[in-house]
Amino acid sequence: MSSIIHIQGLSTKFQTDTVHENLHLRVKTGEILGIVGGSGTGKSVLLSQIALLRRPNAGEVYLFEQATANLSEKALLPIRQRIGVMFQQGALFSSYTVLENICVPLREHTKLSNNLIRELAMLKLKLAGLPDHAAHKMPNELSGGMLKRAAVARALALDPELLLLDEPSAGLDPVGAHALDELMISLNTTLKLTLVLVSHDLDSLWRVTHRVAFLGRKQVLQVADMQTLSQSDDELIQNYFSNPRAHAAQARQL
Ligand SMILES: Nc1ncnc2c1ncn2[C@@H]1O[C@H](COP(=O)(O)OP(=O)(O)OP(=O)(O)O)[C@@H](O)[C@H]1O
Repeated sequence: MSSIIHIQGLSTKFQTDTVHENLHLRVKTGEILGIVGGSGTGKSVLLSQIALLRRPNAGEVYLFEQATANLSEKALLPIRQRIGVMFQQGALFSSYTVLENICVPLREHTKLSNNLIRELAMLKLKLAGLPDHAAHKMPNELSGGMLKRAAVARALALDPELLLLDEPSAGLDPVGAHALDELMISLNTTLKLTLVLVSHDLDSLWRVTHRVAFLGRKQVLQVADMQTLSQSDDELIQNYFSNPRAHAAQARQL
């Protein structure tokens, strides 16, 4: 199976603080990969590097089998357009309706007519599981779960092949989180989208992911399915899985 993402020898530094050092990771085309690890291990930073929003200090990030580290901003643009992102801080524009929010990437990156853009945006809204009447609502009129769906709809606007999600279930109740899990699974199975999600939500990781990359000691310590990872020999990974919440999440899946 081909690798949609291949990260080789990546290093990330902030002033004197080294977050990643010689980190390697491959994401297979068509899989759902989770990224987990302790707080501050650089999961969100890694996701923004995959999204080409931040350049590594060293190493290479191959996306769609293309090296990106030394590309100009202009050359990065067409690659960025193949990637949908839903970041925690990636809020919708509060003064636009949901539909207008979904239209934004289409207006920025295509020369389609206004009517066609609105039709496409409606399709994405439905694809993300929102009812038609949500289109004309303002973001502050939506529930947390609907807001997430609207953000997913916007991330899907340009028909990406890869969808990156940072803490998708953060702030949702268990019902909303479960519904978002179902959406991620259906985007993967029906659209063949590759998904990479950073999450602390163990229920979601068990339910949704094919494999999970565990970050620690500035590197990816192990990549495996949740069952294998939960039985890892590595002390850091063992600690992560040995608390009562982790046990409860595992028990709910078995
Ligand atoms: N713009 C920045 N400037 C300086 N340091 C930064 C910046 N962005 C991130 N960092 C640092 O990089 C490290 C990794 O941050 P990151 O947000 O990727 O962690 P994380 O694993 O996603 O954490 P969490 O699980 O708590 O969200 C942290 O120590 C953070 O303080």
